[in-house]
Amino acid sequence: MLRCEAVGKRYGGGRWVLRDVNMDVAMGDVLAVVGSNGSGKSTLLRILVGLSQPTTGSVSGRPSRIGYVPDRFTGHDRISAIGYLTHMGRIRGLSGSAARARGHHLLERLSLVGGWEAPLRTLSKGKAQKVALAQALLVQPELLVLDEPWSGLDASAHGVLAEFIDEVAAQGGAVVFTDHREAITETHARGSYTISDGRVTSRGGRHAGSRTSMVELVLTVPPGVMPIAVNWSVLPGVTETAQRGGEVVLRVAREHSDAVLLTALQHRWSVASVAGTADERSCRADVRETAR
Ligand SMILES: Nc1ncnc2c1ncn2[C@@H]1O[C@H](COP(=O)(O)OP(=O)(O)OP(=O)(O)O)[C@@H](O)[C@H]1O
Repeated sequence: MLRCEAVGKRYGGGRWVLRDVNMDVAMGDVLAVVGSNGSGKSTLLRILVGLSQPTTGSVSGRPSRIGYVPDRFTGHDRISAIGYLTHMGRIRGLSGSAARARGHHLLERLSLVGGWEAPLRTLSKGKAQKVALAQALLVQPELLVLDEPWSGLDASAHGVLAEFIDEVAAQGGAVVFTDHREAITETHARGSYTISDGRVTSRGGRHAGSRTSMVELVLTVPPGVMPIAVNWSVLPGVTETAQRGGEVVLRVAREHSDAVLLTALQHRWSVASVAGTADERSCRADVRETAR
């Protein structure tokens, strides 16, 4: 786990941009950092990836494979997009042909129309942003850090970016991104932090609207069986418990729902229903998995 402890940052003798930042980024997390212009979002991301040193405090547990998309991507003068990706892939340990193939694949997914062979400096902001994103994904990152990644991307690439984020998290990597729009945060992140006056504050766990947020589990007593009592409220991820007739209704963070279901089945409860806020099909699949 990547951990910032009491991180403070000031440039030269200037004001403190960050103060006493404590932040954990666990594998599989998708976290947003939200703040107004100049609040220190980019500074925090640069510290997370190791490009900038904190003035005070420490960062530990940084993984070795990091993909980083800066807020401004300045391409080298003459090199083409595909040439740049091939070069970057080789630096990251791929063979030339593998790097080129991976670069091709990523640019195709991002629908970079034209410009593959054009000098990077001639690309529009949105096209350059796609190349920046592709370079961050040349090798599957353990930590993907994206500074305002949606800015400049066309609508078709928005969905692809969301897919990339999901893919990194699904493979156990962590994703941290910044944006100043709440809607983006709520759609794409599973947890978020705000920056204001140099302070970074957790806004709690998953958002109600996020694709993988909370799950409602309804447990019943099977006919002819006496279930074993469980103190549901102390189980990890359980945020609400209620009694409804003979049923127990639990609200559980998505990442803990499998464990809670397993506990229920082991204590002879029957699962009446599982409803995810959005990703309902996979929740139902989990019930089948667990019940086997
Ligand atoms: N290399 C630097 N040298 C001096 N000051 C800097 C440097 N980088 C950032 N700053 C200052 O630190 C503060 C925070 O900047 P930062 O870029 O981290 O904010 P931000 O939240 O990402 O802003 P934006 O949303 O506009 O991109 C600003 O006042 C900025 O001027």
